Amino acid sequence: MALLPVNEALERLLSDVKPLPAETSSLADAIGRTLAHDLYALRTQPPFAASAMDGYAVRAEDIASLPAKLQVTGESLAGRRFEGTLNAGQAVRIFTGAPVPEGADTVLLQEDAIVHPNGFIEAAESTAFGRHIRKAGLDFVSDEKLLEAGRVLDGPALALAAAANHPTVSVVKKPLVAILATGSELVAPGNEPGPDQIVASNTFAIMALVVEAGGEVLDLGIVGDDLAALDLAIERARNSGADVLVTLGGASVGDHDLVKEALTAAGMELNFWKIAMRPGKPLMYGRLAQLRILGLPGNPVSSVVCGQLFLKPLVAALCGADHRHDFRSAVLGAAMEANSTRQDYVRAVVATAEHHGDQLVATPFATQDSSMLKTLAEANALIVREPYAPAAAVGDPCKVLMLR
Ligand SMILES: Nc1nc2c(c(=O)[nH]1)N[C@H]1C(S)=C(S)[C@@H](COP(=O)(O)OP(=O)(O)OC[C@H]3O[C@@H](n4cnc5c(N)ncnc54)[C@H](O)[C@@H]3O)O[C@H]1N2
Ligand code: MOO
Repeated sequence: MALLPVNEALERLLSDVKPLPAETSSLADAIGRTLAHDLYALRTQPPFAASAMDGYAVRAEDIASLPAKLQVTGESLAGRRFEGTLNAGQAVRIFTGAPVPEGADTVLLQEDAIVHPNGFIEAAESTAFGRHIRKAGLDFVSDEKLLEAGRVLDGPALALAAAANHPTVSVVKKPLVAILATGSELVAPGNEPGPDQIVASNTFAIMALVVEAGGEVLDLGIVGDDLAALDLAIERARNSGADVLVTLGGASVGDHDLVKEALTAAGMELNFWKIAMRPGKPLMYGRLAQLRILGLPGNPVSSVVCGQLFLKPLVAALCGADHRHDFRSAVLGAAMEANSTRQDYVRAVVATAEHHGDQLVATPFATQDSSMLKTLAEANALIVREPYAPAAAVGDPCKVLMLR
């Protein structure tokens, strides 16, 4: 059976994904989440003409010719305005953020005022009409659209929502991703593995990818290579309210690779299985009613690379966001052999070349076995090699996918 090209697999995976429904969230809990509806201002900001400096509210014409002496008739503070009106020849002491009194049109900087006894100041500088005053509505006005649906709520967006007097925002529900590790050889970290066992690691890398993409994790633990146990775990995933089930391992063709069989028996509609990618060939995607199922290969690096390429965009799309892989151009720091039929993702360290400006140099690790987590943790990028790419020499251009 011909293997599905990576881009086609990604297209199929994302073709029918719509953002999950909206829910209300406090601002504090909305960090990093996606805005579900356009957000409009509930007020005007600033709501009054406000001083941008500490100084004196004046009439520009009163200090147009120097010397100019003005009588200080009161004070306007941020939070407590001067209630009166400023008349010709008068000044009001004013502080940053305070409302500008009626009758004043300019703020004279404190540094440009000489304080005399008996409540007078003298302007040491003339000041242009309107200087150091923020007009009402300078930032935004009531009912103005401030943020578009789909915006990922970062700090500035949340501060803007707060300034517009929204205590809560309407955000896309966080996708819940259930993660099920499979394999009788696996024990959870901290346990004593039997002589033929290893410690399960993939779950944690996949959890991180889910969280980075805006999802929530439900850890379904580890089940052995046993159909009855798998059936039970799949049932738990279905009843959990998860939007996505990620299975780890058991995706290949061995006698004990039972994940596809168990999912098929449960009614999964298979979309694709096996793609032209290294590592990650046995990737599987299907649906069990509303539950999307991504079957990741067991080899740790295959799991993570598939998670990076497929799970992150899926979770982001369910959040209503667009995950953009960080592809960059680089040159090779070591020669590479010709590639075979599968698109290759090669662990590498990408660094800026000394003496070559911003040029990135990507140096692949010599050994690329898909079980090797240490090189994955050391890598900051994957060199992407097209199927049948010819051998390449040091300095040849290459494409890299940045991981961090
Ligand atoms: N005859 C063939 N054999 C294999 C093929 C093939 O096409 N024909 N494909 C190979 C490729 S490529 C991959 S990738 C692996 C994937 O196999 P599975 O998804 O079935 O993975 P497992 O057999 O369950 O495990 C593979 C390997 O990874 C370890 N593992 C599994 N889960 C975890 C975990 N949660 N944490 C850490 N390590 C895990 C497991 O112990 C195995 O060592 O199949 C090839 N075989
Ligand atoms: O594709 Mo497997 O993921 O080569 O190790």
